[in-house]
Formats: sequence, structure tokens, C-alpha cells
Amino acid sequence: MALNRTERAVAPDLAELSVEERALVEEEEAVLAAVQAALEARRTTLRAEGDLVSRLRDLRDEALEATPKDLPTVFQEMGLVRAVMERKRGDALPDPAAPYFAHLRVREGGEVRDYCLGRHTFVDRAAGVRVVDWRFAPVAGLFYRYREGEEFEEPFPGRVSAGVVDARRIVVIERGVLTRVSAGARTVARGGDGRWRSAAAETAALAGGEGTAAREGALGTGAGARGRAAAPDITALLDPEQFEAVAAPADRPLLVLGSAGSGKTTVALHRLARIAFDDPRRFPPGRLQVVVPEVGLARLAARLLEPLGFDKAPVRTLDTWSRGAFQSAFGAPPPRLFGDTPPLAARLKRHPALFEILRRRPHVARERPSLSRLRRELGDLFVDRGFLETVVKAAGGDLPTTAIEETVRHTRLQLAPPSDDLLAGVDPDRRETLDGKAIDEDTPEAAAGTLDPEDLPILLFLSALRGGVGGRRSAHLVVDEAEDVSLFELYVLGKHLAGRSVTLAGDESQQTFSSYAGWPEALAALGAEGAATVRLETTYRCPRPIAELAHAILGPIAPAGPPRAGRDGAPVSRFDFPTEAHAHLFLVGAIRDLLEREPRASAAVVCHAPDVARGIHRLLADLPEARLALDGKFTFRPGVDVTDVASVKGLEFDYVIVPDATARAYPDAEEARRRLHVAVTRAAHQLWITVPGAPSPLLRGMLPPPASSGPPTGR
Ligand SMILES: Nc1ncnc2c1ncn2[C@@H]1O[C@H](COP(=O)(O)OP(=O)(O)OP(=O)(O)O)[C@@H](O)[C@H]1O
Repeated sequence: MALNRTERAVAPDLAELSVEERALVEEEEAVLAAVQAALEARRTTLRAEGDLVSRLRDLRDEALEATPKDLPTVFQEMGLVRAVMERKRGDALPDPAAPYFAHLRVREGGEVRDYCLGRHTFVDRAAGVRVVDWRFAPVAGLFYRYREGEEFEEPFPGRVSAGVVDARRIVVIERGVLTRVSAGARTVARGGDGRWRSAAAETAALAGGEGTAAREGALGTGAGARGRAAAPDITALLDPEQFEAVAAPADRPLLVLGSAGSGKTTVALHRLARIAFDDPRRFPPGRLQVVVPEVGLARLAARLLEPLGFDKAPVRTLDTWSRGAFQSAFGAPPPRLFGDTPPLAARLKRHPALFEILRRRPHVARERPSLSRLRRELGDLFVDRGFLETVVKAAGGDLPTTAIEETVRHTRLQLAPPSDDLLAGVDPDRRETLDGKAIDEDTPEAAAGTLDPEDLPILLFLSALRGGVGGRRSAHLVVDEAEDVSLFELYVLGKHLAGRSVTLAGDESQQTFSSYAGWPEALAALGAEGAATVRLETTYRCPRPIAELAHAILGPIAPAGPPRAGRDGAPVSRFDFPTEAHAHLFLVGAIRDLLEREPRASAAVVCHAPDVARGIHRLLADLPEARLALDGKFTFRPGVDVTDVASVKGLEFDYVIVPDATARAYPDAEEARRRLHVAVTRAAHQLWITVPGAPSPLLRGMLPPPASSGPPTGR
């Protein structure tokens, strides 16, 4: 039987696709081939420029030895070579291994044009190739604002362009090879075997067949399996709402709100990149600043900024930033800090009530007070019971009265002279204990002569209030996870900003300190009143079952309205055990199994406290892919990070295990609700919860598995 033309033409790697899907892949492969050929041609020309450089060098040598008669000819040729070089020099070219991440085809009048969106601009008009930087306003506007098939009208330089979006595709190119194409709801991907499949078929193949993917009781959904095409570049995925926030005018402060995983960090960092692109003279890299509360998020933000063009990322944690600001303000590094502020004293020192009282306090000094005077003043306030009572009262029940005594006692210890001073005449050897430690280490006296980390922003605030700040000012500032940034910190950050170009991103449901005062108050402290506000509505990180559970965990403090999850996903699994030992053994087996099956996956065991993390990590210590990641020390490599809630804010993992959802770890209290909510919303694909002992009341509504079935074994 004779084959018709279409059947005969099917290449084996496209055989599993429908006719439309095949056409899609063939079209995108043609676009890629054209871009790569044009890039290769340009590179050849630039290589010739290398020849020109050596020719210029030779001509210089000739000029040194040339006779006066020959000299004009040599100079003339040097001039010619230089002119040719100037003409050929272009900006950095796109990387041929991944030259762009999206393709847009527009029809305007009778003319059809293809644009590829990438991180550099490269145009070869003769070849019809236009790779355009995503930050370039006119084309980006078309790509992010319109869907395939829609009519558009957008201002282009000097004209208004109107037409139809013929094609809008997101592509993944890995090592120069097209591996994924999405057009609207349709996605096709190239598997590890080189064959193209539709995305649904791809998932089933990776996870062992339809119906078994992401099944309850099995850890892993195939997200980290070998041979799976990479996910699209996040810059290609920005939704219209996110793009409007990214494109918001540079000089108006912007407040970005949204639930966990709705893209707040993504938007804030893309906005920074776009602002810097639009006006590089006003916003050079050295005058951009990103400040976040935690080390883990600082590391992540630096990684996210790399593809946006920032090799040396301007990211700092609040702690590092305030140390630097301290040095600028007082001309000296901060004094010795006490690492373990009693919790209630720490809460009081970060509380909005204290900020408000200090802000309103009349002060008579005309000039900026010295550091020692400010330290004395602060010390006096923190041992003044009357003053502290006013603060606690102003906190309206948010601070217990016991905070007063705890603060007074702790400050007294800090104000005492250090034992080094008292023991000045004593032989140094006798100032050590038997185990070689300083005589007051691990004793209450260790606080003597120290400040708390929480004191630095207060001192900076008091200093700024009375005489400005030192150091260079930023041209644009991003503050992420702003719900955990105190008003003192925001005030001082604001004073270090040259204008009003700032993005504040946060989610009040994720506050883990007592410092959150409300967004209007935060903006006022920062000096960013009148900010435009955008509330991102879609939860992208977590699939629906996790987003719904996270909402239920917040209970009475959840925002109104259920979360809008971007996609469906594996159900959340809960396993109950009589003891911690049983639970740990089970988890360790499941993790070992996962690492074998999905070596490219990232997983996190998010414990309520560091000592639980240390215990679980000991059971996995023989695996190089299992890392204890406390204090934000994440490497973002595949494998499993065993960590605690305090370290994971702002981060995400393919799979998350909460190993200790007990009533003791997560009681029915607002703080526990927020902490468990932060833990579960780190999961991008699947969430497991184990309960060793009495279950947390926050899991109400999430039924344990039927007793008869019991937890599955890890292997
Ligand atoms: N439009 C989008 N389409 C698909 N994925 C997106 C989109 N926007 C963001 N994401 C992805 O969602 C995840 C969460 O984004 P991001 O970290 O910016 O959210 P967030 O709101 O800052 O989260 P958190 O509140 O937990 O800090 C990231 O993996 C990001 O790449």
C-alpha cells in the first residue's frame, strides 16, 4: 500500500506526536536552525575581527620601523582597519547553546515577523532572525500581554503597531538542542531517548505508566528523573499581571503581595533587572541592592539574578547589611554581638510598638550623637521598667508582661563590665576553664559588654533620626520577605535610598517574627508612602492539594478566599507512627529509594527544630547527596537537604517532607500555623507529612491513612 506524503515524511523521533504537534516541533526546529546559522555566520565575522587585531599590531610595529615616506600609507591602513573593527563590534551575542526561550510570530498588515525572546539582542535582517532581549519594552509588551490568536495594539518607537499574534511559544533549548515546546495548553518534550512526546505521555513514561505517577504512598513524581527535558526559563513564564508589575515605572515604589509561591521574588528581581536595563547610567549594578532576612534566600536570590545578567549579585542578608550600615554610620565595626538574645527580649526589640514610641520621643540633641552616647541611652531604656511597661502596653497584648523582666535582666548582664576587665590583673592561663574555654563562656556573664543583633537597627535608627546616615545610597532597592523586616530596619533602609525606586515584597501569612506591623506602616517607615500595590493571585509553586492544605493550616488567619493554584498535582500523603524512631526509619528508606530513582530531584526534610534535623541527618550521613542544611547553608544541588523551618523561607524543593507534625511541634497557635504553612509551601511537586505521636491539631481535616493499610515501606 502506498503511504501518503505525511506518513512517509514522519521522522522516527516525531512518530508519537499528532500531526499538529509534529508541525509545531518542525517549525520550532527550523527557527532554531536559522538562529544558529546566523549566529555562526556572525561568529565567523567576529573571528575575522581577531585577525584584524593582529593586523593592527603588525601595522604598529611597521610604523615604528617605517621610513617617513612609508608612514602615511601605514597610518592610512591602520585607520581603515580600526574603522572596520568599530563597525563589526556588537554587543555580547546570545549563547548558541540556549540562544532564546520564547518565540513570537506577529502579523502586521501583510507582513509576518518572527521574534525570539532571549537575554541578548541579535538581529540579522537578511536572514530574518531577530533575537530580542526580553527587557526590550515593545516586543516584551507583545509577548507578555497577548495570547496566541489575539489582536494587539502596542506602542513601538515612533508608531503604534497593530496586528495579530500568530504564534506564542515557550521553548527550552539545551546544549543547542530543542527539548520542549509549549504553545497555549499544548506541551511537547523530547525524552532521554530522543523521542518527542506530549507532556502527559512524558510524565507517565517517567513515573512508570499511567495511573502510577504521583501515587499516594510513593515519594517522587518523576520530576527529578534522568532524561527529562528541563523546565522552561522562568522569564518566559511571567503572566500578564506579573509582567505589569515588572514593567511598573522605576520611580514609583511598588509593594508586591501574594501567597506563598505566587512569584513575589521572581517579580521583584525581574523588575530590578528591567530597571537597570532601561537606564544603566542611573541604575548601575553597584547601586542596586537586594536585602532579605535569611541566608538561604540570599543565596537563592543571587542564583536567580545570574541569568538576569548580574554575575556579582547585589544581594545581602539584613544582618550583613546592617553591619555594613553600622560601619558607615559610626566609623567602626559593630561591637561583640551576643548570639542568643532571650526570645521575649528579641521580640520586644523588634516590635512596632517600640518603634512608634522611640520615633515620637522628643529629642533635644542638635547634632548626631556618638555611638557611646546612643549605647548608653539604649541601655538606660532597656533597664527602665516604666518605659518597657509603656511598650508592652502599646503592643496591645502582643507582648507578654514577662518580656519586661526578661529584657531588664538580660540588659543588666550586658551592661556589666566584661570579666576580662575585672580580671585584668589575673594570669591569662587562669582565666580559662579546664576545657580551654573563656571563664565566662556559656554562663550568663558571657553577655557582659555585648550588644544584641536586634540592637544594631535600633542604634542605626536613632542615629538616622537625628542626623542622617553615612555611606553610599542605593538607586534601587528590593526588600524581599518584608513581613520579617522590622520597622527599624525598614526606616534605615529607606534612609539609604537615593530616590523612591524600591520594591517591597511580602506575605503577612508567612511572618515568623513579631515585627510585622502592617503594610501601610512598613511603607511609611521605608519612606515609600503611596506605593503602587500588586497582589499576585496565582500560586505557582505548589500544586492544588498542597495549596489547599496550606490554606487550611492557616485556619482563622488565612487570607479571604481559597488559593488559586496554577496546576493539579500529587495528593499530600500523611503517615502516622507510634514513635519518632519508627517514623525516621520509614522516611530514611523512602529518601534512599527516591535518590536512586530520581537523581536530579531536590528534596527537603523540613523539621520544626534544628536538633530533629541533626537526628535525621545522622541516619543518612553515609549518602553524599544528603546534607545537613541549617543556618541557610543550601547548595541548591540535587539531593536532600535536612533542615529546619527557620532556614527555608523563600526557598523551594521538588519534594518536601515534614517529619514531625505533632501537637508538641505545631500546637494550635498562630505562630505554629505560620511556621507549618511555611514548611509545607516549599514543595513544588509533592508533600509528605509524618506524625510520630499525637498529631498536630493544625492537621484537622486531613485524615490519617486507614489504620489497616499502614504506611508503605520505603523500598
Ligand atoms: N508565571 C509563572 N509561571 C510558572 N511558574 C512561576 C510563575 N511565576 C513564578 N513561578 C515559579 O513559582 C515558584 C515560586 O516563585 P517565587 O519564589 O518568586 O514566589 P514567592 O511568592 O516569592 O514565594 P514565597 O512566598 O514562598 O517566598 C518559582 O519556582 C517560580 O519560578
